Amino acid sequence: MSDEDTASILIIGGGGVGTIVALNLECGRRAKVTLVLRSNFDRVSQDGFSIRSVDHGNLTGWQPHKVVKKVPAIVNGTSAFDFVVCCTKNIPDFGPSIGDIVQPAVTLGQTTIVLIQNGLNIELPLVEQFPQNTILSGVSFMGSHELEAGVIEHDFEDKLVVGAFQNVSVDAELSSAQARDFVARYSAGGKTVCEYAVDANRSRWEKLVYNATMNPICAVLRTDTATLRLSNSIENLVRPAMEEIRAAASANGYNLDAFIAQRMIDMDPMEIFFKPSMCMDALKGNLIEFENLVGEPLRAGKKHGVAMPVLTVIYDMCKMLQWQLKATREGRSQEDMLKVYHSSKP
Ligand SMILES: NC(=O)C1=CN([C@@H]2O[C@H](COP(=O)(O)OP(=O)(O)OC[C@H]3O[C@@H](n4cnc5c(N)ncnc54)[C@H](OP(=O)(O)O)[C@@H]3O)[C@@H](O)[C@H]2O)C=CC1
Ligand SMILES: CC(C)(CO)C(=O)C(=O)O
Repeated sequence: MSDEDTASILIIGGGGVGTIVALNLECGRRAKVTLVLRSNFDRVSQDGFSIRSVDHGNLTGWQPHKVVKKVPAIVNGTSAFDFVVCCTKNIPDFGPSIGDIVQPAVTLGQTTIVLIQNGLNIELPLVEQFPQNTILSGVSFMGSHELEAGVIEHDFEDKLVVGAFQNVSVDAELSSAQARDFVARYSAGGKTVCEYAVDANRSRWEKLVYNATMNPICAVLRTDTATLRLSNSIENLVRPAMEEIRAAASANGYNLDAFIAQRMIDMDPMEIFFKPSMCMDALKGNLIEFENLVGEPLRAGKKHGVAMPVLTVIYDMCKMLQWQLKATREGRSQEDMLKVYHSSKP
């Protein structure tokens, strides 16, 4: 643990987002960051990160306070960290769960867990596993990708919205104070915008207008948001899907303004032919976060009787894409797949 002014922070996942989160926290000098790396550990521990950042400039050989290969376990019942921040992709249809990833470093009832990840309902499994810990939501609006191991391209300015998720056994005032404390530490460097939100889920629903539509459509087509606009695919596909998310948000108590779809359509400068993170995953052969970005808002809307025909099709296309990505990763042949298919039939 740390003195009051410098928190000890563990960040799990040093890809596009985790690396910039680490850099930003360290540059404010109110956090000492330990970063857990996986595939890029060897490269980064030897040469550091190469970063081109719209907020922080060009850096070579950059490392946080410490990089480690696995999540450090608690010693004598106490975590060495005030905050454990998870910046991995969140893929509940493929293990391990986020709860199991963070668990070794979490002291029950003490460590604050921060989820800087896209999607809806991502806190629910953690609330069940850690009913006495504060769990914070971080909705990030940065655009940042790892081009190759240790090479980060950060091209949209970092903006982070932080709020406390509801956790039945945690005092709401305490968790909101912890959210504000994280905001202060994240803002300390003065290079980014970090805001506190009273309701953690409002910003999640707002962001889903983009993430539930642009992300999967670009991933399925392996294309960018400028191409969707240039090919006139907005009116019949993107906008109706965005309006379905707006209707689902409203049915769940979040009224989003009437212009939000247009703002999200116009958000990416055309010139950069921007590929959302889910598209980057499909291109890299990584699994996609479709359950939290598409499945959860779809189920939340349908539960309230909202008609969501476009999102239903997008969801099914994602399911097929995920199946293909899994089959390729596992090296399954067409023959093997047919065998499994026939053997599973009654
Ligand atoms: N990229 C963006 O611009 C934005 C992304 N987001 C959200 O932020 C989250 C992170 O996305 P992003 O940074 O793009 O993802 P990346 O795929 O770039 O990075 C994720 C990192 O987590 C690592 N990782 C995964 N599992 C573990 C584990 N068990 N232990 C240690 N490391 C692990 C991965 O390692 P490995 O390489 O070995 O797989 C990878 O380095 C997602 O929820 C995304 O939707 C939100 C806003 C913008
Ligand atoms: C909207 C965007 C591009 C970043 O803010 C994103 O969330 C993503 O690529 O998944």
